[in-house]
Amino acid sequence: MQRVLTAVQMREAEKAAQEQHGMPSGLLMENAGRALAEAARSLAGPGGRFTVLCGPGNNGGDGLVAARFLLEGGARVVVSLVGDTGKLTPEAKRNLQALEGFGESPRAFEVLPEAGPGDVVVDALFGTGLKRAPEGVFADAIGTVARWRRAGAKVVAADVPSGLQSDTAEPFTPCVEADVTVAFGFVKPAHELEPGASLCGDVRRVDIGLGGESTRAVSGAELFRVEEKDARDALPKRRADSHKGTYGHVLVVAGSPGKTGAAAMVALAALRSGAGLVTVATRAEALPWVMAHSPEIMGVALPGEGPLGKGDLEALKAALEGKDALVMGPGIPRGPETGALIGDLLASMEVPAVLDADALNAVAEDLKVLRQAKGPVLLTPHPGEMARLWGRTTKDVQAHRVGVALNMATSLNVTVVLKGSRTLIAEAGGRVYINPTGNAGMATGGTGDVLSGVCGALLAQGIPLPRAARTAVYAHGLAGDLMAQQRGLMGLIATDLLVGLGHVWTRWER
Ligand SMILES: NC(=O)C1=CN([C@@H]2O[C@H](COP(=O)(O)OP(=O)(O)OC[C@H]3O[C@@H](n4cnc5c(N)ncnc54)[C@H](O)[C@@H]3O)[C@@H](O)[C@H]2O)[C@H](O)CC1
Ligand SMILES: [K+]
Repeated sequence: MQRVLTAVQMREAEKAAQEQHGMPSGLLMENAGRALAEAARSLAGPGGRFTVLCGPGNNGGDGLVAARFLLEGGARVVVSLVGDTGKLTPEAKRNLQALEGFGESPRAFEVLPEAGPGDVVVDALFGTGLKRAPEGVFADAIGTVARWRRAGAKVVAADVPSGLQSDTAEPFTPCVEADVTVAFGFVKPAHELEPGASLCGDVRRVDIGLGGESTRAVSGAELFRVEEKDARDALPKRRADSHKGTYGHVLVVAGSPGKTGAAAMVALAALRSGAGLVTVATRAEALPWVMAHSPEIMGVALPGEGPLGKGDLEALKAALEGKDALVMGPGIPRGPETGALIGDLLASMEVPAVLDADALNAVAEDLKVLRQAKGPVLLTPHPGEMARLWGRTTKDVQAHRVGVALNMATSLNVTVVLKGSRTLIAEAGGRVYINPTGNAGMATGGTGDVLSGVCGALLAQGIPLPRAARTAVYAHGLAGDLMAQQRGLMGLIATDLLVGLGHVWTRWER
């Protein structure tokens, strides 16, 4: 599992590497600079010139080391120290002297030659130590980097594009936009969360000697990136002597007149994700429309009519008999009692429950009902639904995605999937996973219904909740990525994901 570290955690890891493993501090910078030089070299055209812009801290030091390696390799290199060179850190100062030993003295930023096609600009102004918006000569330098990039030069960022806040993935203005970002030791939130991730370009994580050992020393929230191998390895092997009962029975409580498609998409996604059996429970008038979508879908009519309320509890408990997972919410007829009904239902069941869409809006009125749950609970809000659960605006949610998801998960002892670009999976135990798959083509009605069906199917097959959520989110996004190649971002629709999921499972079953 790929860890994602904050700036403080990076410094703790660096300290641990030096104190516990005798890693000389200069060696970390040496390794970082060498990797930076290699990345820069990979982007240069024949005879291209390297312009290395160094800031006053260790990020600048990385740049000075990279410049030396590039010079050693016979490249044309110009270096500029931007800002108050008196403030150079000891490491950076040492590398400045080493560079001058190579006969290359840094030039004033203002007299640097223009960069263009075939050239490479190395952005080593700021890394994880950026504290405020770049101003003055730093802002000018960032503006010049943007101009050179528009003129055709490639930009390689050391550790983090300068101007981008490493921990929050929020850019100041101005901020470098890079073609490649070399992440030293560990990826940071800026590499994995939007809008930072898009400003980084291709993120290349490199080891610089901080080894896994030293991360034991780091404290704070545990942030990780979901890797394909981890997602895939959670899937149960299909034994020859298995039968449909082996793979669980999902109960889908979804749909209402005019929203029967939502229930069908949940059910079909569950079937397409390996569930042995799927039953949809919905009002009698909606049921035939749901079942008509596919002969594999079984149905139970919920007596009565109108919004789901306490009067539906007994029928739902009966429908839950013999089931291995519940998915509730997409398209349900919601009313004032629906939240309380969900609480009572959760209190009466042990199997895992996925709450999505209008089930989330129902419990948003009184989150305490979730505390009655006896079994594991997974919430799958999009930012708007999270805003209602949290009682703040969607903008607030998007500005604090990791914190909001983590707080909701730990305070309610549930797993939270906060959808959106780079969906987050937050666990009650304090770990947050960032999902790298998925694309803007999935911003279309029903994709959330499909995700909740995939979650329900994996849970019904006995995969423990946090892992099932990570695998479902990763597979759902990968299905979208594979299908966007055929349908286009514009043309992709939710039911395409049902086809895409087949491509994912065949890829993972190999
Ligand atoms: N931690 C590690 O394992 C390694 C880190 N390396 C590199 O070091 C940087 C972090 O270096 P640091 O000295 O902490 O800060 P920066 O170089 O990122 O920032 C420069 C310096 O500038 C000051 N500053 C911050 N904001 C502004 C601003 N807006 N205007 C002017 N000055 C500002 C502040 O004082 C900073 O200290 C990390 O990213 C890696 O690239 C090692 O080289 C490898 C191991
Ligand atoms: K940088």
